[in-house]
Amino acid sequence: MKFTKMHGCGNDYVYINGFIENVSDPESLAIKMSDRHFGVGSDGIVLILPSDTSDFRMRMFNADGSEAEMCGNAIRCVGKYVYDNKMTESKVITVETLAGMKKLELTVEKDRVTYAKVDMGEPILAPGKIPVVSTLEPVIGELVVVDHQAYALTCVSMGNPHAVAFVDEITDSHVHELGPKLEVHEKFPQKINVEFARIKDEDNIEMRVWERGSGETLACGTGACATLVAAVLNGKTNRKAAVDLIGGQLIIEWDEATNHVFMSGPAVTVFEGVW
Ligand SMILES: N[C@H](CCC[C@H](N)C(=O)O)C(=O)O
Repeated sequence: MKFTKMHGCGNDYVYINGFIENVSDPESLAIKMSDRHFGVGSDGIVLILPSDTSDFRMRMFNADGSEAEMCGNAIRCVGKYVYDNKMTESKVITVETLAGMKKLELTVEKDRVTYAKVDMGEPILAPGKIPVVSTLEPVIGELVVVDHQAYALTCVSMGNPHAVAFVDEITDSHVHELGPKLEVHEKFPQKINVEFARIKDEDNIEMRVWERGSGETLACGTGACATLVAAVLNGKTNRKAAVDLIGGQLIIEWDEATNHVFMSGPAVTVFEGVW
């Protein structure tokens, strides 16, 4: 089976062209291919498929085999994959996801996509739809207790669930110790992605993430969107900000007129292989 290794800000996935390859058990395949010692090594796998409603369809599976509703870094790479492989000639495409149809604007240099702007749709703020066990709406400053200490979290869904903690300094302890405990906390019925964010100024945020189903990744597109929305809800930034991640930078804007969140960032092909 042919595959293409790609990344968005270092959030790397194995991309499989479902127009050509038939994947019968993507959950098991994701676990095997994601292993960084016995497999290809990635944060998960992404299937690119035909769609009845959009130009293409995307299914994304975390390294633990769980399927996620949406993946921001991956959808930019899907745009790059279909354009670079001449599956479309359009620089504006739509992709069907479990979080609905997303529209992409592709930036092309020397006949290759280098960058993409994605309309990520509206943030979901109702606790029952994130989901999080909370009586707040929006869920701002929800206190979640871990190891006898309470943490104030702002929870937002971009189709997939996120909990954002604002800290003065982001530490490995936050990401590697608190992150996994919050991921599976009983307040989150479908588990959760956990972002730790430091506000640099009203236009710039630093963020690290412990992802549901994959652990720490170098970047999280939906997480960057959730973090910007949380920062605006908490009065910490403007509605457009740069989010600096370990693997790179994303520009996120929560448009007031449409209530849609827009994510802009790079997409990179690393290598092609056969499994
Ligand atoms: N781990 C996430 C999916 C990947 C999201 C992230 N890699 C992104 O770029 O949005 C979840 O289970 O919801």
